[in-house]
Amino acid sequence: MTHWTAPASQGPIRATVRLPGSKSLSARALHLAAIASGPSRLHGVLDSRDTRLFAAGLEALGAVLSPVGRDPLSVTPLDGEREGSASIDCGLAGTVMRFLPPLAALSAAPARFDGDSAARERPLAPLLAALEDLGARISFEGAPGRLPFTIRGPLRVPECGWVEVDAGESSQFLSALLLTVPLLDAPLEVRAPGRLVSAPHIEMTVAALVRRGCRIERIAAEPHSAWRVEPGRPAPLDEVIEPDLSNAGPFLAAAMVCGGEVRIPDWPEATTQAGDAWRRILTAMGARCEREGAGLVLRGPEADALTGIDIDMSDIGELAPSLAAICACAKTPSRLRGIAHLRGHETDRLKALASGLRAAGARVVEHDDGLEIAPGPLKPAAHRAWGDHRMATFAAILGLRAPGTTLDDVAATSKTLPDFPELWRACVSSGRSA
Ligand SMILES: O=C(O)C1=C[C@@H](OP(=O)(O)O)[C@@H](O)[C@H](O)C1
Ligand SMILES: C=C(OP(=O)(O)O)C(=O)O
Repeated sequence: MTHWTAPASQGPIRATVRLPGSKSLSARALHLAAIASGPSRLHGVLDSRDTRLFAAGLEALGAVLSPVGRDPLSVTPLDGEREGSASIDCGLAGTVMRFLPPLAALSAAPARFDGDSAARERPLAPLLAALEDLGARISFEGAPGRLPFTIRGPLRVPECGWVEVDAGESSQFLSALLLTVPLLDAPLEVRAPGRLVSAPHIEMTVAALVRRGCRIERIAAEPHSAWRVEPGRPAPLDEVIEPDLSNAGPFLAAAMVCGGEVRIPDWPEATTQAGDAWRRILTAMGARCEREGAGLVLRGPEADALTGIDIDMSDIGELAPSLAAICACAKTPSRLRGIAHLRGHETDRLKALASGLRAAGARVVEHDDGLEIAPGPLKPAAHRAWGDHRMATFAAILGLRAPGTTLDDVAATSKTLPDFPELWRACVSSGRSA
């Protein structure tokens, strides 16, 4: 635990923040390189706890990778039948605990998955049930459908030619299947009945497969979504990973609540990242967002011109903690909807956000699937990160406007942004030198 006092605003922000690679794009690039038909070189892979655990998991399953942090990172794919048991530490990473079990189950050799104690609370059952339908055998050490468990394959396409997964709690269940089933020896239809969440992340998965020559086609839309996947290894690809636009959130938030402007270099012109939605959301709340060269510049609203928002976030749930902190600083109330699935994130984020916002002076109604936030005069509070990177950055944003705000564990940001404390201090102190 690294106790931290959040730096308070020094005046309008004038910062350029160069962000490391996207967690979600890094995981997909590593995964697909590890099952490709030849070696790949990846540029700009995020170096953080989640991606290190992801890479270590791939190595446990037989791929050979240069250390995360080396640029470019080379990946020699796994080859042939894995022998001997594997042990995979998921930490608190949804990508590791969801994307790697299907890959492990390609082999008859056992693979044991475990993670942080909070990871044992995160939902997995619908994915594991789908893997059992594809022939996996899974033994649970504790509660069924949770970590820790041991999985054995091999997976095979059932006679019916389809498998169903309920992805209403997490898009990662669906992405996990789509990322591995091209390695099965027959076409498979992957069905996901019902409401989907985090649609951009599903599009990101499909786009990553298509870029590597995989044949995948969406054959039905919500509420009976289905994809047909043809067998075939992905082609190797040398790829440059885009900056993490979700992690741009706290820095853009700094200009929203303190005024001034923040520049993010290399903001992609077209992307499947959920974080691209910041431009639309923050413009609706009073900012001006413009492209400038290859980057994005956000000019925060004038004092008193930051308005609240009523928004369905089912597609972009990972932006909710930063947005909730901005809403607490707005002039008018906000409503965040469609995010019941945040209760299965690193912590129950709706509960954690409601309590953090109340401690900071807002009035909050916690609904099953969202939050109503009525801003009040902000006050300093002792916030908890709950091991959650986005709860840590939520506290940092509130601290800008409430001097004396503390956080029990700023090191939680190492999940996706280990340099957060330094980047944040530089961003905030740009106000003083402006
Ligand atoms: O596939 C991915 O890389 C992710 C999918 C989303 O998960 P959920 O659909 O569980 O929200 C997102 O929130 C998470 O941060 C990353
Ligand atoms: C939900 C998140 O992460 P994970 O990949 O662990 O699900 C997140 O980063 O907001």
